[in-house]
Amino acid sequence: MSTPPLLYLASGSPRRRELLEQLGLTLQRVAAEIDETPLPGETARDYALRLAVEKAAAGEAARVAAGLPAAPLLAADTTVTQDGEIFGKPADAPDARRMLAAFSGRSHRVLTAVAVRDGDALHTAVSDTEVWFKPLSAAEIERYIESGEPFDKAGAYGIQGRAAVFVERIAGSYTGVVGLPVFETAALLSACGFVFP
Ligand SMILES: Cc1cn([C@H]2C[C@H](O)[C@@H](COP(=O)(O)OP(=O)(O)OP(=O)(O)O)O2)c(=O)[nH]c1=O
Repeated sequence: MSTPPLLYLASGSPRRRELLEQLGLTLQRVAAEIDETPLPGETARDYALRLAVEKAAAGEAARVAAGLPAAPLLAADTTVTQDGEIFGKPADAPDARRMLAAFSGRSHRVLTAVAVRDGDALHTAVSDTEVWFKPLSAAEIERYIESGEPFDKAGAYGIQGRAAVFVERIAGSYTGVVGLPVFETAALLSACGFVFP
């Protein structure tokens, strides 16, 4: 059997790693620390795409600085939006409470932008998923916050965890909500010569 192709992963997200490993890829993590402050007037879509591209550029710089051999590199960003507002990761419990209350009984959108660098080429995609939450009681929100799940996640919840019971339905990409849309990602990587399945 030939060695699986290498992909640099400019991400510290365990969800992204798992979803890529599911595709059979061999991953090597590179650092990608960037400033995640939204620009004035920036839409959620533009914000997510800009951050994915900036993470990919930071990851590429880290690869070069570490003297690692060239290979395709992937970065992503997940952003939640409702009524024009951008919801990132909650700063604290009151922030998580505010986000979950905003989502209660209605829908919001989860945008995940993916950027793949392959030499001088940059390939990008954005998955856009609408998520409908059931009405949440104050007690449900408090119990969920106490679980600790909200704090490393955009929009203060993880659909793949206990917040699954909040979700009536989605329209779009489940893996996009989790943090990496597998269908769109496979298409981007296919353009770099990866073969699936
Ligand atoms: C909405 C939602 C988000 N998330 C997560 C996915 C992302 O990891 C996180 C959004 O933060 P991001 O800034 O997109 O990513 P990250 O900081 O976790 O990782 P990195 O920048 O190093 O790639 O929220 C879930 O796990 N489940 C969900 O249902």
